Amino acid sequence: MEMIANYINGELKPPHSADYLDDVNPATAETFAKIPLSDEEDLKSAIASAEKAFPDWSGLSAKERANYLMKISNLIKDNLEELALAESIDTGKPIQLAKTVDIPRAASNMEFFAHAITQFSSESHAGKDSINYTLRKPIGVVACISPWNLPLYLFTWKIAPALASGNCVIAKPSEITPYTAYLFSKICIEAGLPKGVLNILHGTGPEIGNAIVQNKKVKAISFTGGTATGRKIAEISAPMFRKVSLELGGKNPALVFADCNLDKTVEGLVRASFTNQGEICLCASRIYIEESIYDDFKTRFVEKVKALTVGNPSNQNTNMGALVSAQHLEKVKSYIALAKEEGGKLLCGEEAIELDEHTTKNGYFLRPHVFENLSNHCRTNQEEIFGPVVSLNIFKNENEATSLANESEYGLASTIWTNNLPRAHRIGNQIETGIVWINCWMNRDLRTPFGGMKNSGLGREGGLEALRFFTEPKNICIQF
Ligand SMILES: NC(=O)c1ccc[n+]([C@@H]2O[C@H](COP(=O)([O-])OP(=O)(O)OC[C@H]3O[C@@H](n4cnc5c(N)ncnc54)[C@H](O)[C@@H]3O)[C@@H](O)[C@H]2O)c1
Ligand SMILES: O=C/C=C/C=C(\O)C(=O)O
Repeated sequence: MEMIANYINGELKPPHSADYLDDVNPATAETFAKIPLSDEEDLKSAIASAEKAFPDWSGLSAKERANYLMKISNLIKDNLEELALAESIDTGKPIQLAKTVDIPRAASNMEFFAHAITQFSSESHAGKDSINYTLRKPIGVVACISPWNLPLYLFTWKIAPALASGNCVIAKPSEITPYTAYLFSKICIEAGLPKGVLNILHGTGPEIGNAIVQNKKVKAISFTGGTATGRKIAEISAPMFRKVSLELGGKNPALVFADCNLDKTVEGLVRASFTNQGEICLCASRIYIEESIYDDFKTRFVEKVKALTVGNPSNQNTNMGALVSAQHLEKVKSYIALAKEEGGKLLCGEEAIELDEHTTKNGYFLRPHVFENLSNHCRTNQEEIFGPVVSLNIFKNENEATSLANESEYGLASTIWTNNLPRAHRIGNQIETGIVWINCWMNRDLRTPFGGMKNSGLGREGGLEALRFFTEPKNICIQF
């Protein structure tokens, strides 16, 4: 059995506690690796090594740091097959998805910020008797904490800008899916990343995650995960006046107008609802459809959803694999029961799942569920489920559609499906989400600001926003 190791001061190390947690394959419910349960002692070593590495790392030129990131990016590409297989085994996601989305995006994250840092500039302000210019200095030791749904994708999305801008990093992947972060630490060693620049600590949120957040030597935290965890991190960080970037949950509305291209919309929304088993913070979960096309949309949507293949993640044709854990499966199932109690009518979801010799009946599989007839205020339509469950809802006109979409404590992403361009712009302007996709979903340009409003988070990642987050501006004024 593979024993995952921490990555501290450039070396792979067992945890100080010598305790481990099981790493489980969701398609079989079998343990395939052991996860270190790190503690304060591991954190102390990691912080000491990061502090020691900081003067040299921040003293390199942007180009020199970029070269390391490029080496890492290339090694991710060279190891695509191994990384994709590991990601699929750890998360239950289809291997095809890991091969075409997760791992290529991890390589792109490293490459993007390698380029971005060489193009990063700061402002100058010329006045009548003076000129001001702004320096952007790295902050020091910073932390990156990421979730289980897109493990290497979201881990590198934070680490890349933090390192590119000259910080040294303590990174913690999710204890539910730590394996590709472990492979990533081996890649960093192979790339010759100077020791201490990046330290990866494995373990649970309440233990090592909380220890990282409590530590005053950690000067900034970039976090992606649940809203409740984000709130805790904000509460602990506020008295320290520490910078935090929080990418949290979503309950993302999709607005379907009668003037949309129905074929493309149905196809797009099946993808938006059920990619990665619906375990993406950006997945559509509340679909609002204009009354006149409701029946037509429903028939076509349900037909396509029923045709999705659920099962063995290593089969090339699988559309949906297993949910990430037994606990998460139970949570999603409890929402399905709740939807029924709240008056929801189930349109599909209870068909049999065909398993083969690579999966077992113990695997955490669930077919995609589609409900209708739920009120906008019920818990099913308000709380984040983070699984393969969507609701179909009716609206009568544009104003009602926007109001229904905005009646939510979340504000991450929305999609609008229409061929009426002025309407698309109008709603895009009014809808309360940080990201609006029109006639598409998850079309990502890494230069754009990425993040949510309301309880979906604080701050933005992506492009220059991430480089600004990981640097401290200092203004220098010179009088003529
Ligand atoms: N907005 C986004 O970009 C985005 C992206 C992916 C996932 N998410 C959200 O993440 C959630 C699912 O992920 P999850 O269940 O892994 O979330 P989570 O909040 O339980 O865990 C996220 C990370 O935080 C750590 N953690 C947990 N408790 C902690 C604590 N007290 N102190 C410090 N660290 C702690 C975990 O170990 C993990 O590494 C969903 O709500 C989803 O919407 C948001
Ligand atoms: O589950 C959350 C997905 C987050 C996606 C990104 O952060 C991204 O595409 O940059």
